[in-house]
Amino acid sequence: MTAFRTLDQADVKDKRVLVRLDLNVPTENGKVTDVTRIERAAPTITELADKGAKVILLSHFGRPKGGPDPKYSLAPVAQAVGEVIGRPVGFAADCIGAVAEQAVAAMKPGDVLCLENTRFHKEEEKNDPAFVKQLAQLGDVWVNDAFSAAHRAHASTEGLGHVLPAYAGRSMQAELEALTKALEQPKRPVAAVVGGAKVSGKLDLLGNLLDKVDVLIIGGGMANTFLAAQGHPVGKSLCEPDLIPTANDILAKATASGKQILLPVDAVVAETFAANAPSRVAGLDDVGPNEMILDIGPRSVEHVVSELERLKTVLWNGPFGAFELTPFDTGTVTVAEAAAELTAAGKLVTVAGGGDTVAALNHAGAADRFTYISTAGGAFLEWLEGKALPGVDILKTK
Ligand SMILES: Nc1ncnc2c1ncn2[C@@H]1O[C@H](COP(=O)(O)OP(=O)(O)OP(=O)(O)O)[C@@H](O)[C@H]1O
Ligand SMILES: O=C(O)[C@H](O)COP(=O)(O)O
Repeated sequence: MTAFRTLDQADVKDKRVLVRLDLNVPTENGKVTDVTRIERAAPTITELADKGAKVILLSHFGRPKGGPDPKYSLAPVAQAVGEVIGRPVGFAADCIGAVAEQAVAAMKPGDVLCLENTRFHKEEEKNDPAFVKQLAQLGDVWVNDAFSAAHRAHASTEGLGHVLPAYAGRSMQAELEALTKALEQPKRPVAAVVGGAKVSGKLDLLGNLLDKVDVLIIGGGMANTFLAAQGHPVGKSLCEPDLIPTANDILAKATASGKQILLPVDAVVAETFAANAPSRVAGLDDVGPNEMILDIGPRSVEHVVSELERLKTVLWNGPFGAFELTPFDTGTVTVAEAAAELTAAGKLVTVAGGGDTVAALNHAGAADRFTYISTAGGAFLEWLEGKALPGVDILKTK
């Protein structure tokens, strides 16, 4: 494996250390509902603070449209970071400019400060050199501890590595080591389970993923575009009609290469996206124009569970349904429990990743029995696909 500069090589005492975390955590009504990503980041924060660094946290949160939006403020997340690490965490209402500069200038060694959402500036996602320079002015050293955002070549995930001494944080290091170990020579048959809601970002990588696995199990919002491609009505379900040709290509590739794609055979549908909304089990040709598919149905759950019994390795990103809303968590919870039991019995290797996927597996009480839980969703899938991750590549020793 290529070597990375880690915190072991970093001289951080009395230095201003810009630490890129992935604080893109699940929230509900402004409260953090799953702290896994924060817990994984905690060792890096405390190690740096204990070594006398001024620890300046950078992260994106959600997908604001390139300008400030209170809905996507990191302020409540910064508070949750403080609770997890058991130390005060300051907050600055911007990640560049006078507000950030003054907050950083007031720091003492060992202090921790969180800057506002980097995506409140459209230049972040463009990796704009002038914006990189403005961020870089705030620090002497850059630590990237956001493996789950390493598939983005953004200013704070990649650009800073060109202008400041760059190091992998402890979580980045642990993710790379654990994923390499778990998946170097996976036991076959191997399946990728892909669900969730980020259809446009993930559907087009399923073609490459198919080369690496024996079976592709598709659920969640992701499945709806495939169902639409097969001519099934999907009503008001989350679906990307523009990606129907891509879905058809992936289905054709599977047939041509003898790979199996497992799609839902029934669905749980409702007219409103709300907990306890009146719902029913529907056949695939029986989804009404005002209905949404919010979970896989009981026959689909049975299919997936019996498939698990035949498999040796499962790589999972994306829940099977809108698991935050009872009872649309049933598919995810049932499959997660079956996967966890098989793992505990030594029959299956289970590696799962993703902000909401981890929250769903915690909700199911299954995460502890999985072989490895990554914080990364999209980055995990791209890593599995064999793609270079810009936020990782920038850390490699040349
Ligand atoms: N059928 C569905 N309709 C609408 N939303 C769905 C459906 N199935 C799953 N979801 C939603 O998908 C979301 C999770 O998808 P997402 O792709 O963001 O996964 P993730 O694990 O967070 O990965 P990443 O870390 O890449 O974001 C959940 O909030 C869940 O409610
Ligand atoms: O949750 C994730 O997968 C990361 O935080 C990346 O978020 P993004 O897909 O909005 O870039």
